[in-house]
Amino acid sequence: MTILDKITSDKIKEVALRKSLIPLSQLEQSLLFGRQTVSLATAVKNGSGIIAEHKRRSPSKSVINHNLSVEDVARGYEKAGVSGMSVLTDGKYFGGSLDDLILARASASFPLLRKEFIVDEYQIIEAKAHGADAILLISATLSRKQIETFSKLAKSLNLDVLCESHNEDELHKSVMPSVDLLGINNRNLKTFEVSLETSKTLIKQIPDEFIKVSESGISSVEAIKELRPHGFQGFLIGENFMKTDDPGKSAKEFINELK
Ligand SMILES: O=C(O)c1ccccc1NCC(=O)[C@H](O)[C@H](O)COP(=O)(O)O
Repeated sequence: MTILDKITSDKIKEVALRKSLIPLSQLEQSLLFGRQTVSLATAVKNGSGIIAEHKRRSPSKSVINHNLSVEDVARGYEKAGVSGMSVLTDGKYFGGSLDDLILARASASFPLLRKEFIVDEYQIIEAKAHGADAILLISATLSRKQIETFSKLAKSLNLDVLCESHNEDELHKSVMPSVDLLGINNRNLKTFEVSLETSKTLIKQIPDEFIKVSESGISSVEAIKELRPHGFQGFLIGENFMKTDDPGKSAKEFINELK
């Protein structure tokens, strides 16, 4: 069993428990559920393109940074001029929570991506009810039918959809009109190996109409300068900012160097 299989099977059990504790009707009555969302796709297209992540730890890195307040990180990222923030909400493997999403929402008005292992429509309603503007779908763990159902539900709630792939089969499964941004994950989620070559190779298969995002293992401005000519407009960056004492300041310096 790969780590991704393990995360997915744990997530299915976790979501069943959450569903039994908080009914959908309660989520749909939350104040944030009625909030007008802002488009991550538009922000990426028109801005710096950087989607900066809040990430305390991960299966490939047991400790990144546990000493920061998510509110400070959100405020810092917004001030730095990033196009949006990715908030990891998985607890068991990443040390995140839905509270992080609410706190980020309360601290900033830029687009927020709920970074989660989505296995059920319930999590999309949760995303909206906790202040997200966009959701992530991981093609490796979903069928084409699930990607279609989940992305159509998200669009009906005015949430943008970023669907990520790591190989050709996953990418072909993700190409559909209800997806806004297509992400190429440079990290193999089975082996944790990282290579920007994955982005450069797979982008050739992405139709023009999609916003293209390169994800993971981006640790320098040079990497962005290398990826942009291939057609990437979005860059999802976690550890490179989060490993510092002040992720907002690091993001600001990074964006200034890009100009
Ligand atoms: O980061 C991991 O180790 C990981 C392991 C298993 C599933 C997902 C994982 N990461 C999620 C992500 O997509 C990254 O956090 C994101 O792309 C940022 O990556 P990085 O800039 O390398 O922190």
